[in-house]
Amino acid sequence: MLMFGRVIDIPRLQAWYADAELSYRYSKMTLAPTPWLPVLTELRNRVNTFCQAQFNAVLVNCYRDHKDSVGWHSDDEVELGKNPLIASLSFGATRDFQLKHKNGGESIKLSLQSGSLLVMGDKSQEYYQHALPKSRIEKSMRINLTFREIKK
Ligand SMILES: O=C(O)CCC(=O)C(=O)O
Ligand SMILES: [Fe+2]
Repeated sequence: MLMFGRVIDIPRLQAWYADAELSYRYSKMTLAPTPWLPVLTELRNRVNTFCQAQFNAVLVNCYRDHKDSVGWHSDDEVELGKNPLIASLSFGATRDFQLKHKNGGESIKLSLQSGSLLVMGDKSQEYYQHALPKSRIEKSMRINLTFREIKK
């Protein structure tokens, strides 16, 4: 990613799978879509049914160990539209997920276990930020899939 004019490594691995021609732009990066893998299509279909959604893309994050993380942010990119629905599936190591209101106050912590589905909707991106901090305890790999709908 580009930070203060420098190209630096993000503290995790990332891949973007989406229907053809749906790129994703954030933090001045453009992720070109990788064609769907059968297992991701299967998960997408199940999550679409469960959430009554039309997810057409998934951002895959791989946290290699406890030192990998994602900083405070909202998933509020314009291509997601207003009040986006985001469904987050976790696999592997249990990690803490944090949520806080943009106006301040305490953050809350959710322990995301393997196989769990976290759904963020309504104004959760407009009013809140979330993060996955580094862990002080050693952790094995965690893979997180955030299903999104890119509006055309
Ligand atoms: O790994 C997680 O649980 C969160 C990932 C996330 O916030 C994102 O990809 O936008
Ligand atoms: Fe996010």
